Amino acid sequence: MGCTTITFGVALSFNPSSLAANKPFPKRSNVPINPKKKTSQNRKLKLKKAPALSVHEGGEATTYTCLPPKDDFYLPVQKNPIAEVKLSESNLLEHLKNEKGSEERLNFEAESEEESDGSGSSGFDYDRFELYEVGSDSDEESEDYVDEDGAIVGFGRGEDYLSYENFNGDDVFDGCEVKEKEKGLPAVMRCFDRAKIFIKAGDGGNGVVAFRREKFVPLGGPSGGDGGKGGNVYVEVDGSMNSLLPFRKSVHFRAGKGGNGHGRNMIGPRGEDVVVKVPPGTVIREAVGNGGLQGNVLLELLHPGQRALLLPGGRGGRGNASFKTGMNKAPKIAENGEEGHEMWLELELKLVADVGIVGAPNAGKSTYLSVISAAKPEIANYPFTTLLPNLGVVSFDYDATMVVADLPGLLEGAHRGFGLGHEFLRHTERCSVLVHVVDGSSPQPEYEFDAVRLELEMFSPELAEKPFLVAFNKMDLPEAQANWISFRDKLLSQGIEPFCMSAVKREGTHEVICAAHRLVQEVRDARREGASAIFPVNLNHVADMVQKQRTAPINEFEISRDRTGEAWHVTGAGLERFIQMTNWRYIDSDRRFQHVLEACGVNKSLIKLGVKEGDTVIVGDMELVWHDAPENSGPTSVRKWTGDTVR
Ligand SMILES: Nc1nc2c(ncn2[C@@H]2O[C@H](COP(=O)(O)OP(=O)(O)OP(=O)(O)O)[C@@H](O)[C@H]2O)c(=O)[nH]1
Ligand SMILES: [Mg+2]
Repeated sequence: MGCTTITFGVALSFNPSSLAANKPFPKRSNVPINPKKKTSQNRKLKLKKAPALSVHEGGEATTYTCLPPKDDFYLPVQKNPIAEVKLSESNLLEHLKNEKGSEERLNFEAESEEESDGSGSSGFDYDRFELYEVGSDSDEESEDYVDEDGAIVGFGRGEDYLSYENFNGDDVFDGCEVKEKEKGLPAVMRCFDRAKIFIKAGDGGNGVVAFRREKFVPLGGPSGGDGGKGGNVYVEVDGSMNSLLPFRKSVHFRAGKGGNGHGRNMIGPRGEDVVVKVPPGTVIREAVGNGGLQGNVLLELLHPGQRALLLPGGRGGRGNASFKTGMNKAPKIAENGEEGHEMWLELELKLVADVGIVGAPNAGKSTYLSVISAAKPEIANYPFTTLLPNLGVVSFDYDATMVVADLPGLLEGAHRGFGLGHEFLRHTERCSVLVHVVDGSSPQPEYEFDAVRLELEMFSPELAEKPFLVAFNKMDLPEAQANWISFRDKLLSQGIEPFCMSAVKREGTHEVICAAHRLVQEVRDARREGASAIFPVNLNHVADMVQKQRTAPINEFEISRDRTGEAWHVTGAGLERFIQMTNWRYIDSDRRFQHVLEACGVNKSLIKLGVKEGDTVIVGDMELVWHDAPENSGPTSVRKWTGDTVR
């Protein structure tokens, strides 16, 4: 096979060989960067001497999760390519030949081996990026290859057929599209900081009808006890948790049902509470379907030990002892327990760290974290070694600690989904200070720095406004030494004083972390000053809201008529709750219901609106038939429901 070009399109023109730290960095895209732009933080950072602090290297460390296996990745494929990347120009295959174990990360060298022009290594890991097919350097259209059953098994032209199976064995392709649910990150990465859970408060137990029967006590009276209260759903911050991965396996959290009441006025046992444990930094939202919309933020839990009542358990139904009155001394009526409220929640984790280390892939961010703390992140000479954030705790002299987060590398175009995109940038939102680690040995470190700054701005302007430091890394290499002067001058002209260091040799790292610590202190002091203005947050406000809904008055209802004009709908939270708690097994329940409809004005309103004999009236789950009473009023107006409750 001749040297053939297999062309993939990506969302932006991009040369993958530039990704390797030891290879030329890509020329800047046409996206304009305004290097002269100065933020207040830039000006603030006219640094500075390193503060006289000594760092205890090797404090605590948190390694968030096991990294997903490399072959857990697949290639989400996009339609309508905007631009292209030519594999034949990428030198990828040569690199693959050189790099041990690279087959795991890319499975299609078998087909493409002869297509490489063999000009060096790229260090680029394709299967971490979005690739898709376009017909680019030829007018010839690429074809899908279809097997006997009509399923698409590959694509390409003539002999350049590339099997999807080899391309990525696990993916299910629909033409050039991966199914929606398979797009994006591997499950372990998706679930690291996002989860969707279902919570349900416990139903209340049912009340019972019972009468005291004792020797020599002929009319003992009603003695049916109330049902027990349903269990509550709490959410609690567990300091030992560091990701939302446990929610991958357990999604449903249901509190226990209250026990039914017993004779002798015995109240049923309380339902068991359920506590949903979440890591510090969890944001809880109401789930709003799959439309990509985000629901209202219900809670933001930052500190270990914080506990919020989310859903209170349902009230226990009353037993007949509770219905005893002067008029009715032997009531044969008891209530059902109140149903516990249920809802779906979206959890999102934003790490709580003081310092976030950001930078291009392979810049040495993880190496730096491993030097300043006891964290043991994976370090390797290829981009995107770090796939999930790592945390390390840096200890200083006087009982001061600082949590530092090492984030996956950022690429130019991350906002368009390149690399890991902005997936993990939200974790820097809670950082007080950012440390930019720049690979000094790359040909144009200042471009690398500008590109990362731009990506931060694209993600969130507030993030770009955070105080930051710049650490020019790999100063032990001659290339970095050659680049340092021009890099420093350029940044100085922007009002930023960069630091230089060699993370591997542990030179200059101390100064950087001490400067970061000083900035963190400044931010903490500023926050403390403003703290008095912050009102304490009511963590139980969701439960309060639910409780308020439950106690809605029974006489607040609305009546509407459906399109056919035959059925009347009576809606109202109080009324619906009343119906749900009515136990229709007892004959007195019917009478009580009729009485309530009359007393709360439903009958009157229906008559006013022109209800006719035989019309259907729907109240909550009940479907009833309206019959005019002889005098056209009174509790017997609605006197029959058709069959059982309609659910
Ligand atoms: N010579 C030299 N090499 C370094 C230095 N710091 C890091 N490296 C090397 O650079 C490579 C990448 O280091 P990492 O710490 O994994 O880089 P990273 O920024 O975390 O990379 P990603 O996680 O892929 O974004 C490794 O081979 C390191 O040994 C340094 O100061 N000098
Ligand atoms: Mg890393």
